[in-house]
Amino acid sequence: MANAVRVGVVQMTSINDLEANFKTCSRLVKEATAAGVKLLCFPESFSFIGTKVEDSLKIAEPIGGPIMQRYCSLARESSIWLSLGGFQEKGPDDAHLHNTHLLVDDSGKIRRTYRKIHLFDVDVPGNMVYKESAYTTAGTEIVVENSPIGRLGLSVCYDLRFSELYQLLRFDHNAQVLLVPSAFTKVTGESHWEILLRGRAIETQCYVIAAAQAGRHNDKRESYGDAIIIDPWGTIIARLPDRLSTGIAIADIDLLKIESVRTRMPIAQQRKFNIFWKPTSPPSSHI
Ligand SMILES: O=C(O)CNC(=O)[C@H](CS)NC(=O)CCC(=O)C(=O)O
Repeated sequence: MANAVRVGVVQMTSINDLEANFKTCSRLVKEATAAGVKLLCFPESFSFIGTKVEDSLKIAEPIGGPIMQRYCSLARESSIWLSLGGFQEKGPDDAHLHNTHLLVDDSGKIRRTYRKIHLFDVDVPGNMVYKESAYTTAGTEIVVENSPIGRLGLSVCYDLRFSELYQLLRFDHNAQVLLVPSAFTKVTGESHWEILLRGRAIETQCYVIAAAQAGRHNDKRESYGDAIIIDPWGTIIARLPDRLSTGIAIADIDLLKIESVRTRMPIAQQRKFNIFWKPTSPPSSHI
């Protein structure tokens, strides 16, 4: 495929040890570059998953701090683009961080940062009550960036459930590849993960790259590991062999395939925004 660019998606089990997680990430970057990968996508909380909220607040740092500098060096040394989803960025005060997705280019430069817009305040059936907003300040901006892999649309984890974000990424901002780094819970992931991701790919006619945390991080927390790459037709083109292993899955992004799907089924031109609500002016909310 002349127009294809190779990408990789990571599945890993981050813990409350910055050094150990960095070692895992470095190993996976080496594996990816050896396979010719140009962009490697890491999951939410790749660098750290604490056992309690205070741990995450403690290690949070401004963009460009020492933790991120190491990841930028890794990108530069290996000449690879990195999608670093769900980084603990220091927030507006000591009690809050931003859950930030950084895009680092192959010279180690931070190209863009996206702060998670939708926070996970959910009572997960049979599991636990999450209240991400208690320690996280939500972002408000939609972020896209051009890259050798195409025009990338950034998001994080729980954002996946809010299709209007992806509608805007595709139809207002011309995204071609959607990045969804995640740490889905085991319970919600088993029921919803694959179908949500394939839905987003099909309705936006974009590639979707969804990195995942997997398995047990500590005695309270377990993630649904299914790192996956989906093409603009909704076909799964790469995934890890099982729900627990650490590793990468690889696929080729072919921008011509996007064009072909979009030309044959021209939903961008067939939308009836004059009849339905425009995503930029939402309907009044209902419970
Ligand atoms: O707090 C951290 O360490 C990092 N953040 C997360 O893991 C976040 C908030 S707790 N998790 C999700 O968004 C899961 C979404 C999900 O599972 C679903 O939509 O079903």
